[in-house]
Amino acid sequence: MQSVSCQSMRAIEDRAFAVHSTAEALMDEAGYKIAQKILHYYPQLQHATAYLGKGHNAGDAIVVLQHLQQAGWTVNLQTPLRLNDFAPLTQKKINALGSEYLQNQQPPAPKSLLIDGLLGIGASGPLRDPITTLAKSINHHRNKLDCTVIALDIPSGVNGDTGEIAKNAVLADHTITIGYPKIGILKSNTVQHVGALSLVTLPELQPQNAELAHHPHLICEHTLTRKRRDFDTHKGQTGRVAIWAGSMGMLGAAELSATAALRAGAGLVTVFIEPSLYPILASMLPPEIMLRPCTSPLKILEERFDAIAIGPGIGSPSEDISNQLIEVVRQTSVPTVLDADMLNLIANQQALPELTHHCILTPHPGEMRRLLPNATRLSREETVKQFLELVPVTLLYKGARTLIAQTNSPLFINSTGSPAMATAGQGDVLTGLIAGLCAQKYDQLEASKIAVWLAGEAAQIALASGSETIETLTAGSILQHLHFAFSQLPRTT
Ligand SMILES: NC(=O)C1=CN([C@@H]2O[C@H](COP(=O)(O)OP(=O)(O)OC[C@H]3O[C@@H](n4cnc5c(N)ncnc54)[C@H](OP(=O)(O)O)[C@@H]3O)[C@@H](O)[C@H]2O)[C@@H](O)CC1
Ligand SMILES: Nc1ncnc2c1ncn2[C@@H]1O[C@H](COP(=O)(O)OP(=O)(O)O)[C@@H](O)[C@H]1O
Repeated sequence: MQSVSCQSMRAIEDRAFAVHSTAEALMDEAGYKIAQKILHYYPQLQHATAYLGKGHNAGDAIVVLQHLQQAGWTVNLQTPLRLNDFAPLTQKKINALGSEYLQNQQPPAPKSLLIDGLLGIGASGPLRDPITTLAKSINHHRNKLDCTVIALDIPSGVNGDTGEIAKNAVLADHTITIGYPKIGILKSNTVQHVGALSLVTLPELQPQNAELAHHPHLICEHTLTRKRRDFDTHKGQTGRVAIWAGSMGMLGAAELSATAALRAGAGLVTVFIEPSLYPILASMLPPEIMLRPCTSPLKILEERFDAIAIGPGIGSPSEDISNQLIEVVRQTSVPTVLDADMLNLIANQQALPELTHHCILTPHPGEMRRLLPNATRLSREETVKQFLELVPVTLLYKGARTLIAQTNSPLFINSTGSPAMATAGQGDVLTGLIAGLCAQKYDQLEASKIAVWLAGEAAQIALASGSETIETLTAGSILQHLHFAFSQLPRTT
């Protein structure tokens, strides 16, 4: 979904008011949809405290509380403002909830949900009291009481246009933005304050092209679709994936990437492995995956594959194998995901300029520095731009907010994920997912967007369901929760 400036958001909102909508109708719709997101991601929290500023951002927070209350949660307010201090519509919403909540404010409960309803797109300048005190209180309770913070629209203190961060800005675990993502909260410097990102769409809000031009896009469930399968589909049509992965001590990477390709829906997945490692890997792999003992990566070129993945856990191959791997990339024209040590190999052999459109590169920042030493001096967004000026590939620049682009495409920024994913093997899973989707004829950009969104959503769902915590989540748990993530995506009509 394309991002907009706060000024454009206002213009879009004003046009909706001029035609058919009211601020109250939009607030009611936004509040309902935000509550559904909270119930989806944080069903176990059961207690919510909304921190209120004077504007409509606070009105949204009250509507959210009403829905959470209806779902059986206990709700609570924190604000020094009196009823008359609030915008008229926000007063109306407070009255609907019950103005006694203003008089009877309780400290938040441990491990509960804190809702930042302090400032939205009406914010200007550095934080002023009473907002500063309330923002400090949110951050304090997040730390001391292990609370989860949800920011509505924009974390208070983050500039919605520039991403500039004011002193005492709210540190949100998750920001639920309304209508369209605001440019400022997609900037990479804001990730610590924004956390995971969700969008609630309001169909009444219709931007004009000029309001959307040249801004990054948020990758979210509203813009992704998965393919419908004909009833008589057979496995030859759902795609064949070849994987060159794993080495002594790192065979798990082969297992994870191959399983991910299979679980992404690929019909046939074949792992090519050096013969000495065959017996060990054979005992690890799920039975559905084919394993081919093989001394030469060039063998991959002798069969028909719809997608290739090279790199997870390959370590430092011999010079001969390295040369052959580069040769496979040169000679094939099917989508080819290059990850991990394959990226280091490309950097060492200075093979980057030879890569073309069929290549999908998935560096994390360490790998990016080896490919593009200049990256250390650039922002993440500038790094992607400069990289794609050098090579016409599909690039996924991994991180807490993964960036995806091709030459001349907009910049796509992923919305899902969790710090729980800062653990080994997540990249291997991502590589397999991309290859599995490419094999099913998703185009490379689309496959990359879906894969990165699915992995992050699966992590969030694993945490929401209580079956994992930040500490226990593994790359394997992503695969176990993948079906929940897939089911969020609509099918193409
Ligand atoms: N767009 C949409 O379609 C929809 C929008 N909706 C929602 O409305 C929100 C926008 O609401 P809004 O216009 O009332 O502004 P909002 O940010 O709540 O408050 C601004 C007030 O705060 C104050 N203030 C400003 N800066 C400050 C600072 N640094 N430090 C301290 N105080 C500061 C300033 O008052 P002042 O102090 O100047 O008197 C100002 O009047 C939007 O983000 C979304 O949540 C949804 O309901 C439905 C659809
Ligand atoms: N804090 C985070 N928030 C969201 N996603 C994350 C976070 N940390 C890591 N990830 C995701 O996890 C994956 C890690 O990949 P990588 O570093 O290659 O792992 P590995 O090499 O161990 O397989 C990437 O897709 C990255 O975007």
